[in-house]
Amino acid sequence: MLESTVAAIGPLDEPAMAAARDLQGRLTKPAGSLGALEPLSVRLAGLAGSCPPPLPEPAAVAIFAGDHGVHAQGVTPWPQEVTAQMIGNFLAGGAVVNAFARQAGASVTVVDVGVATPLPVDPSDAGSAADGGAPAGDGGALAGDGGAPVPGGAPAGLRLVAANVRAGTRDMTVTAALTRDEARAAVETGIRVAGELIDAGAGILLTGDMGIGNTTPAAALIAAFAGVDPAEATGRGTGVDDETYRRKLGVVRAALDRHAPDPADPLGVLAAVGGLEHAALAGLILGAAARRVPVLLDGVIAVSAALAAAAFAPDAVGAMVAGHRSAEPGATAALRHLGLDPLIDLGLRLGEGTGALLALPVVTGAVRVLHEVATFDSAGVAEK
Ligand SMILES: Cc1cc2ncn([C@H]3O[C@H](COP(=O)(O)O)[C@@H](O)[C@H]3O)c2cc1C
Ligand SMILES: O=C(O)c1cccnc1
Repeated sequence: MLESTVAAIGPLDEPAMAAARDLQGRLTKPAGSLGALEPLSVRLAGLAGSCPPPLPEPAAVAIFAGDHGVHAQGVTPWPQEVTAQMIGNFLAGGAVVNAFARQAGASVTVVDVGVATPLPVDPSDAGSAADGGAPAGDGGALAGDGGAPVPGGAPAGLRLVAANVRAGTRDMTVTAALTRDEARAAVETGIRVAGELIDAGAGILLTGDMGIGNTTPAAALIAAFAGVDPAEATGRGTGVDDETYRRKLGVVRAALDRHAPDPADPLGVLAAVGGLEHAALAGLILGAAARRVPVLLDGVIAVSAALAAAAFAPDAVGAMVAGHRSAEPGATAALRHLGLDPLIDLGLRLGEGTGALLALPVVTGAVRVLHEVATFDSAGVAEK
């Protein structure tokens, strides 16, 4: 499935991009006056192979959750159980991502791809990645129908997918975090989730993550793929103190020294120093790119996964939109390597998909202009 997905990813469609550039030049506004929205609209036309491209609606957030053996090295002050507890919070509609998703009208699919502690929800309520479930709100296993919490289930627009590959990664300072087979299973889970969301009608996918400790493997992935020093890729995550930061940087260096991951072998890099949610996010991005649907990237975990996706398939970058610039320094290093400019920069450092959701109206606006704005000709407005 990974190989066929990678093989299906191709370059942007040049005639559609030329048509979008031409249309941008005829709309009733000075050329270039919409700044970054103009090249974005052109790229989305190239991705869809049509001008105008479809409006990126409805939007679906996929939050991949996993735990990390490297948590044992003291790289974060938060207990590992918070990963599972936050899944409960997501499914009750109480997290920041839920508030922003309600505002944006986006569905939220939570995927347990590798949580280590018991989930505070009945797993028998959960949809499986294979059950073909729609984004919740359209009949997902945990969907209600009115936006309010429903007894025994989750609020509308919410779904849990049970796809646990293993109960957290191994400690990457001791051994490889994952076997190649485990990394592949996580990537293919992401591909499958992308396919299900798109089959159910999603016009854009947004990346989300939950995993206490996951900024540490994100830093290692960014150093490995972007070829930067660990000090440039490692940040303070949830807000660690100086002593924890020094230890975290040492952990990232030790893992990279131990495994010497080869950036030309993305599955090997994900297995050595990645996380299950990072691998699944790489799969989600590849799955979206193969279906020529845009994928709106969130913060540092998302862009570390995007580097893996680009290493599998360089043309996958054409489907990526960088939602925001995370405060984590590694995010900036990764975006530079990908050649992507983030749409917004608000100093966010949360993850979950929050930055991507805030950027969504910018993406929709960029496309809506091509659908709705009059040309100088049609509106009878004189040109300069
Ligand atoms: C309550 C809470 C909610 C979160 N939502 C996202 N994260 C974010 O912080 C974690 C990564 O930071 P570090 O590597 O420093 O542990 C991830 O779970 C990420 O999704 C959260 C973290 C916490 C504590
Ligand atoms: O950029 C992010 O997504 C991020 C930053 C800090 C902690 N968790 C996530």
